[in-house]
Amino acid sequence: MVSETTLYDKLGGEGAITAVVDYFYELVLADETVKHFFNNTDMEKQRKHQAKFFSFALGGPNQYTGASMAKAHAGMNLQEEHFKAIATHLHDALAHFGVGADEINQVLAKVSTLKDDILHK
Ligand code: HEM
Repeated sequence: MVSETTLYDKLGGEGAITAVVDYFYELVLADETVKHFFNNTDMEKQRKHQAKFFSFALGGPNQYTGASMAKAHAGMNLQEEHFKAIATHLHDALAHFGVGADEINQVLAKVSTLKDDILHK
């Protein structure tokens, strides 16, 4: 049997994902261009959602039971620049934990496939 090492495994599994997500939100909430979107968000809940979501997006176990991406971002009218800002913070958070450029690019490519579902909703 051929077993494939997922990005999720390479990054170090669930513990590592949680650490990346926590650091990612520190960057997001320090960014004047996007932090206002999270004014009324329960960040504790949001961190848990995101950690599960990223586990799924990176090929780990799928424990994500949240809303669809279009539904989760409905009414925000998010633009390209917001997506770019979030993607940059994700890049920086992964780099902070020593993830290599190739892996980071794979993660960002995967996240980019969600762009149409997230923007202009
Ligand atoms: C880059 C890709 C993105 C992914 C993978 C993503 C993922 C998610 C997930 C999983 C949730 C939780 C859904 C739920 O509660 O069921 C969520 C909610 C949210 N996202 Fe995103 N998101 C992305 C981009 C963005 C961008 C660009 C913004 C704004 C700058 C944003 C702002 C928010 C906010 C404010 C909420 C919480 C809404 C609430 O308070 O209920 N997201 N997102």
